[in-house]
Amino acid sequence: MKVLVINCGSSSIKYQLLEMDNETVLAKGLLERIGISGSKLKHKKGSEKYEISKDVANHKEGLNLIISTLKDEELGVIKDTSEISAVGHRVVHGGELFASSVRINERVLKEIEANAFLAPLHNPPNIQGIKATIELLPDAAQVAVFDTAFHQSMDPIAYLYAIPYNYYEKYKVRRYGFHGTSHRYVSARTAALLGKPIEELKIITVHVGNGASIAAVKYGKSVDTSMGFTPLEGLVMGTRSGDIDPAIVPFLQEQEGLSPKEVTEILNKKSGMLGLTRGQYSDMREIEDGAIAGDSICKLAHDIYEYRIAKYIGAYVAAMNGVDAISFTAGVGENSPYLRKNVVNKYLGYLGIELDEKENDCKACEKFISTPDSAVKVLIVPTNEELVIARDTAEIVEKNLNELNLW
Ligand SMILES: Nc1ncnc2c1ncn2[C@@H]1O[C@H](COP(=O)(O)OP(=O)(O)O)[C@@H](O)[C@H]1O
Ligand SMILES: CC(=O)OP(=O)(O)O
Ligand SMILES: [Mg+2]
Repeated sequence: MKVLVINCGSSSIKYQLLEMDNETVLAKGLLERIGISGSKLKHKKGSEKYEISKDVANHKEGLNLIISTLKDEELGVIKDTSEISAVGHRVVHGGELFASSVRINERVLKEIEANAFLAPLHNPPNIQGIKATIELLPDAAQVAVFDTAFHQSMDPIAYLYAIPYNYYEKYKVRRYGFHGTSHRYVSARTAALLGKPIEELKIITVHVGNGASIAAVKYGKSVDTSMGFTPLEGLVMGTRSGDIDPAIVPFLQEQEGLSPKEVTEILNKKSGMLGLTRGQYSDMREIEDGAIAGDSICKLAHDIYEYRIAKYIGAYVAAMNGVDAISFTAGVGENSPYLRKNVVNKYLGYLGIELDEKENDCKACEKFISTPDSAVKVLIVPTNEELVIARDTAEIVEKNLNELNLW
């Protein structure tokens, strides 16, 4: 069975076409810088790599380009779209309704749309992706795999906010957490690399990409995570503020005459690294280059980014009463030796962690970067949300499960 996986991130679409009979990737790629000038499609067919530079304004245009590339005589791997049996979509916000993956029908799509206001950067591109795919591949089964699902195991001590309880009852205002598919995969790989059952391990997974979150995974279950009611809470991100004093919101509304929607937009799209660099950069590569070259604005922004990660690691060591391993993943976590080195060497010595700088000098490798003597193991584990999505999708199609079996 061939499964196409679509992962519409806030600024990118990752895709993979997999043959699930042997879990091989037939083709995969990454369309980057959507809505920013200089969009580029990096497409891989087997070991052959291609690059297509073409400005892509939105996710729907991007998907069109990806599907035509998959069918292309030279770059493609299928003759006809009918070869694709199912499409697995990454969907960011599933609320409390979706604790596992589901087959998409009109009702499911409506529920996902109803959650869109909770994840304004994510559910809208996810929905665009689903709708465009249904149009382009009308005969394929469509499955949604939610970022929130893995974190449904959290206890109320981690997911309730200390605000009047009736807001939880009335509106389901609580911590949901995101990047769950990634935290689930990375924690499982970490246990496999340690050669121990996940049920015996305390693992902190540091997913730092354009969006960023940390999870405390105790004995295989997410017990806490830094993103909250929406993907805005927690770490400093590319354009998102992460944690701030909630009193700043009404203060800015009053001082600047802004509406709630405008403040939300500022916190989601104009803050984070972009805000700290005075609107110059949200891409970590540019900030890192600046910091290394001695640009004081980039250096301070990077220092703040590292510091917030370190504070959360400390919090989750406390939450789990210990930690066995810390794994870095996603765009920045996998590719930036500089980030990993600064977080570990500046802040984590007290845990008895020793970084092996030679091992750390590596991009997109799956490996240990702590020394053999390090009391807590530190790893790079490239995430594979696509494989998890493809497995869930194939399982739902093979077992002919529909949404009613699952929620
Ligand atoms: N070599 C690198 N060094 C530092 N950061 C990198 C590197 N390669 C990619 N990144 C960063 O990774 C981020 C994108 O991560 P990714 O996980 O793909 O994001 P998302 O899924 O949220 O769109 C960008 O900020 C980019 O700058
Ligand atoms: C939930 C989230 O932040 O996703 P992304 O990393 O794709 O922005
Ligand atoms: Mg991502």
